[in-house]
Amino acid sequence: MSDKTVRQLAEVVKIPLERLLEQLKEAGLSASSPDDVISEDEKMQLLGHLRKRHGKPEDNTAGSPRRVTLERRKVTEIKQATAPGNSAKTISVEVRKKKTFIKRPEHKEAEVPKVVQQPALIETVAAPLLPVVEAVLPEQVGAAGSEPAQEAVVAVVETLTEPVPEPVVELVNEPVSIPEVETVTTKTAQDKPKAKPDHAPKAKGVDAARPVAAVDADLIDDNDPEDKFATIKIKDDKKVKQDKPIKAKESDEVRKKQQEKERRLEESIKKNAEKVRQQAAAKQQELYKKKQEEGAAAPARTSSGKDNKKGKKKGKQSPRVAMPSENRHQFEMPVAPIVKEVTIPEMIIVSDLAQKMSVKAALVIKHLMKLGIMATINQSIDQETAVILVEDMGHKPIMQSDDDLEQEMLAEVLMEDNRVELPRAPIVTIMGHVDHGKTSLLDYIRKTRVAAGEAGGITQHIGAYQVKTDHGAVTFLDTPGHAAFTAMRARGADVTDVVIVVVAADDGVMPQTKEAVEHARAANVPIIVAMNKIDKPEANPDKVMQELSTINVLAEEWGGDVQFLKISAKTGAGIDDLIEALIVQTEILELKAPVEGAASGIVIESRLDKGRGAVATVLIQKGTLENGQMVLCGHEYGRVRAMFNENGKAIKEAGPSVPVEILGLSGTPFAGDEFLVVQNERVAKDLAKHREDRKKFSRQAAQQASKLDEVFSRMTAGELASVNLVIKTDVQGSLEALRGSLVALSNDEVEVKVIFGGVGGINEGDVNLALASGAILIGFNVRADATSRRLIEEKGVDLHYYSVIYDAIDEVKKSISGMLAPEIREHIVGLAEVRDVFRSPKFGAIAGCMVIDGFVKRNLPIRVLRENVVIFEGQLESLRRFKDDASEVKMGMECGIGVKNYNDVQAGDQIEVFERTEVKRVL
Ligand SMILES: Nc1nc2c(ncn2[C@@H]2O[C@H](COP(=O)(O)OP(=O)(O)OP(=O)(O)O)[C@@H](O)[C@H]2O)c(=O)[nH]1
Repeated sequence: MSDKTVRQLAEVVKIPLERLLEQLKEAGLSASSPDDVISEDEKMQLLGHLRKRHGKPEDNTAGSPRRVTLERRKVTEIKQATAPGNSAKTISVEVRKKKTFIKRPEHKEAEVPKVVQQPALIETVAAPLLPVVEAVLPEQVGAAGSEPAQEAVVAVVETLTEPVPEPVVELVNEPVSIPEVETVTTKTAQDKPKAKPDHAPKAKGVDAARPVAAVDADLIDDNDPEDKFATIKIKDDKKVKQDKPIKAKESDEVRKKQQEKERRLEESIKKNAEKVRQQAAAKQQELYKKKQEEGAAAPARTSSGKDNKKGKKKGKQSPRVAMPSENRHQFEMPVAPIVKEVTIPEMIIVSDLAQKMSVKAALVIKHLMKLGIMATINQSIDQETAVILVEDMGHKPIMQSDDDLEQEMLAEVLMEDNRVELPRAPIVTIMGHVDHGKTSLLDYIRKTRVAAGEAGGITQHIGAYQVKTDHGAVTFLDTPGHAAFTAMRARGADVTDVVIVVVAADDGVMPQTKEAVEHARAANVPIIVAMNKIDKPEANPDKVMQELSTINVLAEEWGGDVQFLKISAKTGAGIDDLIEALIVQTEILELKAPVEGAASGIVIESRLDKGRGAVATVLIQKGTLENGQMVLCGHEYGRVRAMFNENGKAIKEAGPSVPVEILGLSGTPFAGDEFLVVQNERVAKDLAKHREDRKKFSRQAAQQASKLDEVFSRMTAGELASVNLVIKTDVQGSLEALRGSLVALSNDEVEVKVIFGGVGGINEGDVNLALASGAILIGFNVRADATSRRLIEEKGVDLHYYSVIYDAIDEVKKSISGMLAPEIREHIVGLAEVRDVFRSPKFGAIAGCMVIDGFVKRNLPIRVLRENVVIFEGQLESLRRFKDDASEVKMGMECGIGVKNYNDVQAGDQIEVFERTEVKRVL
């Protein structure tokens, strides 16, 4: 190799001239300018220095033999059909081969003098090492002294080769020359042309111009760190086959031996596979025999599913056991109809129903037509129809209510609730007549308790707030009036623990005061009466107590169980006592809730905020809600993006009885909707959709639910035992009259209940109450206001207006009469005497009769009497006059009677024909 200048060398090794100069300087060489010539000795010195710097001995001429290990793993699959009807078995056969080639140093290549080889390596293969290593790992190389460079290189190579899935063939190369050369060659496969021909054998096992990703370098010899660079795994056995040059280097003898070994191995694989196959076939045969023996008593089934009537013919046929050896999957036609259990939700689409029964939709449509229902494939049918249809088609229907379905879905996200319960704050609603001071009371409490505690907070009306007292916290629902209360109840959300009924002491009990009491009672919630405006001189608390006693709200001091407190929302007098009374009431109620675990509760209100999207105020009832959790609110869901308390302060978590405003829902849920934290987003999504769909159906159903004319059908379905009424009248007198007359219509079977009776127009509260209790609204000389009219229309509440009391009574009476189970009366229409009995193989027993009374009608029920004792009740199968079918045979005529499902008719028996009629009952 000729000497080169520094510049030339820098070009060859492809590193910046400055860097090479620096390295030369570090190596203590004299060359300091680009044009200085570097001798071979100097190059060696530089290499020695670099090796030293990378933590390797300068001399690396170990003459260890070169070892090439080929490992091959072959996985083959044998498909084996098992007994008829069973699915095929797959047997995996894995064969592992390992070959090691040892290349002794006596080979020419190994004998190449070190002195000659090394400079060549610097120029050809080692050269690319430097820029690559230094470029890829500047820090490691930069801090050369501290970190062993080879580790870094291994790291690089490992990173580069990560995508390789699984080692198939491993080639271990321990070259005589500098090991890292080969590692680098692996990385810089593109540089291959630069490799000198005399290094080709070494390089081939390694670079073979294959993409870096297909090569995996790994440490295999833990004892020698240098080998980290020399260890390369090659992933593709095919490619290894191409790498024949390596083998070409092997002695012919070794190669032959290897080939022989390979051949033997291949043979043994084949043999093994064959053996496994034979074993499987034998096992299968055995199984089949066993089955045949078992089924010997029962009629054997043929492949066509028919009974083995053609047994003789079959005798000639080869046994079926021969078939499985062909690895064919057998299809067996069912010999009996398959009865499926078909779950039917409240509404089901025709195509879904067909799918559940594994039949074509056209068949379902056909059956529906037979039932007189014209439906399309995408049309949904109700549960009742579906049940009839499923039975008709020979399957077993299982009715599933939407609640069941929802519970099933919820079960996935809900766990058994056996959490420890701790006392919680009571939830209070304030109700009362207009202008009696509800808002003033709420505001006063809020101002004095909340604002004082949270100085600087911006008070927000989020629908509820919590106040701290010396005896614990109290949560107030900040939606005064019974409208919100009943709206929530209408959704089945009884959140309130205590109701404060505000009565202005200067005004006394007013219609809405009574309403408030009725609502609280309907919800079974304890009442505390706050006699407000006590600061006014005309205040008369005694009058309030007295008036309330008339509607059964008795003060404790009067022997009742209701706490009465005198307060002034203006001056604040008595408000502390009121809160204390609340605490006392709470203690009686022993309110508890689990604090730990997933939160659940009720939506108080929701709105769509321009900037923040859907905002919902939820009241936590159980557990603790945390930011970032996935929640399901009615038919909406989402991850809680942020939470705020009533002061607009962002909070991270909220426990039981705490109202909190949450952001992040997909839409605005309804007040009264239940909310819960779900871990599973998919279930949340599915449930939200299911509820949305259900809402559509229930809207239609609700329109039916409380209709006066629906009452009867609901009664017969066993759903109803009472008729609930909400009555509003123009004057108190007519209210009492109506209430009295309507309640008096109750009887043993039906109870008429007046849920609420009041004076004045029908308002939203009345509609909500009617909705919540499934009541019928009656307006006597009063009308519904605009808001309630909208609600009535939307919810389909049954509203009736009357102006004559008797009309109202009559209509309710009629409806209740309809609810009374009709009376069934029987009437004997004819009697025939059996004179003789003929038996025919086609028709069974035919009784030759003489009609001795009335007439015999073909489709009427009959009884067979023997000596005036009923021995059979059923229907006629046939009625004939001579040879013709007859629909009716009159007295004095002879006829032939066939009794359905009864063949034991004897001469002398009588056949009684009767008729059943339903007689409506009236009150
Ligand atoms: N003197 C006196 N006036 C009061 C008191 N409480 C409320 N008021 C006054 O009564 C009026 C009605 O009070 P609100 O708090 O608006 O009554 P409300 O029951 O919320 O009325 P609606 O919201 O219309 O149902 C207001 O003018 C209050 O200032 C009180 O304790 N003393």
